[in-house]
Amino acid sequence: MEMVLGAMDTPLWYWYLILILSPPLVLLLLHRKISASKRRRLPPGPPGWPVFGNMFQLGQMPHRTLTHLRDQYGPVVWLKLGAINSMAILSAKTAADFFKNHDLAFAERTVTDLMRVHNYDKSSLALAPYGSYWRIMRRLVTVDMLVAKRINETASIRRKCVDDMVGWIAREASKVEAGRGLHVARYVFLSSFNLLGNLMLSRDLFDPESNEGSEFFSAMMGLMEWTGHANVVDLFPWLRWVDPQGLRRNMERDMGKALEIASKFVKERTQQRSHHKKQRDFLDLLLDHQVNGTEEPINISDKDLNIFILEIFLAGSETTSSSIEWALTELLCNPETLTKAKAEIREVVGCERKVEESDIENLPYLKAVMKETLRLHPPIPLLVPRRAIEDTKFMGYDIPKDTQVFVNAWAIGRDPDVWEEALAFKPERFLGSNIEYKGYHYELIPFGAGRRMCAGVPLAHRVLHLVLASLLQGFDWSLTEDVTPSSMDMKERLGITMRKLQPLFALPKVIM
Ligand code: HEM
Repeated sequence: MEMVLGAMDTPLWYWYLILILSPPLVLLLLHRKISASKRRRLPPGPPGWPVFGNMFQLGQMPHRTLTHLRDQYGPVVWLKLGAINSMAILSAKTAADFFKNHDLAFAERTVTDLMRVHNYDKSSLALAPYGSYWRIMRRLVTVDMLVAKRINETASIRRKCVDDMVGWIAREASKVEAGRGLHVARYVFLSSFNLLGNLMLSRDLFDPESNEGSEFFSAMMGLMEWTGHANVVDLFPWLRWVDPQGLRRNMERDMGKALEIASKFVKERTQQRSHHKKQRDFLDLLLDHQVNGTEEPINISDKDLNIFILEIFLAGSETTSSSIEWALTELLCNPETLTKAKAEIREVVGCERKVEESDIENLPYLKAVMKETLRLHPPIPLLVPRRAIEDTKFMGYDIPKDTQVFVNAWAIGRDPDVWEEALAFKPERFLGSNIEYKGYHYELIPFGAGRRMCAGVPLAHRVLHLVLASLLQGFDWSLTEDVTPSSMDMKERLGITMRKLQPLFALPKVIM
């Protein structure tokens, strides 16, 4: 209202002056912007379309497309995705420079539209700006929840969940037909889901032998489904209100449901805390921090707590099951490696007892199999995109603030400059080598590196090895009649993780 009155008071000559001056002013500003961007030295990259930039060139498998671009443009490639400046890092050498020398400058995340639903991004650890909230939440995970002593205390929980999985598979084994096989990843996923449910909330959240899927499980499956879709709104934010793919609507519904259930779990716990006699779980640690965490000026709200619960499921369940699916696929396609891995378990552990987490360090071949799997099939091939906090000089290029960065762990794992026979599955390459996936060896970064590296590595490390070793110790696996190692379809499908496009169906024969 005030604006309208103000406009009526303004003399007419003023508006003439604005009308005459504005086109040259706009041109001048445009010219300055163009010459500034000309002065800026950007990395090379494929030419793009007006408005759309390179978005149509990336295709369904952006990690593969970007790897091909390396041949033409080198290891750092510049792209425009709609309005978003983007940079891709495609070799181990450039990744080393990025993480060693520029980690802080790129320590923020890009937040996608779906991650803003129910203000998820405001409470998320994985998307938090690099600041005190992130520091506190990260410390809670890496120190309070996953420090070696704490992890050791929860070994029995993982044991139980893996035993459950082996039991489910054993019961199915006799029923599985030679032509169909068993959908391995489904069982691993359910067991990982329950494992996280037990570590966090001391409860199983799914029973695969009951037809009633839990509501929480279904809502979380929805969340994972929608997050895995490429969303056109991220490239053209003005389409947000149209929501052309309906993703936001679906996400609102499923995330709303999951948050509602998570908040019920939390409420139940706060009411029964004095009677809660079991081992203290992640939720107890968070609630303790809510009351006692005074060292920095940040409190964890109930909403933060609920979102934290969702985030741990999102981060830890599909990543684990797709890694195991790829590992078993590679072993079945390379039978000599399967024989070696089984022989090692038989020698070190024997048949009288079950393989334990404490055996992992004595199973070098099994560890090599897991590294080789994660080298060729990193579950999050482009990591979680970083974002430049400020204008930054990187490898002689001028990278503008807010540029999003894809570090292509998939391309790096296949970088022919660092890996001999890069495309072959050869666990032996890791025997006698000191290469680990802990963020110091930039040629193997399935968990990322630097400040924003995966916070769950110590847990993932144990779970991956325990699950794979238990599957190998408990069963003789073979391919279904219609598949041979050479005909196995190794194509990928990119969703929230990079899964096998055709799920692995294999035949288990119980051995103990
Ligand atoms: C095979 C299993 C897993 C893989 C391959 C994996 C991979 C990753 C990757 C690539 C990132 C981004 C790293 C970066 O930006 O440099 C990440 C971040 C993260 N992961 Fe994992 N992850 C796994 C399991 C887990 C588990 C079990 C948990 C939780 C207990 C977890 C919690 C997180 C969190 C909280 C972040 C965000 C860290 C931050 O932004 O500071 N992850 N993960």
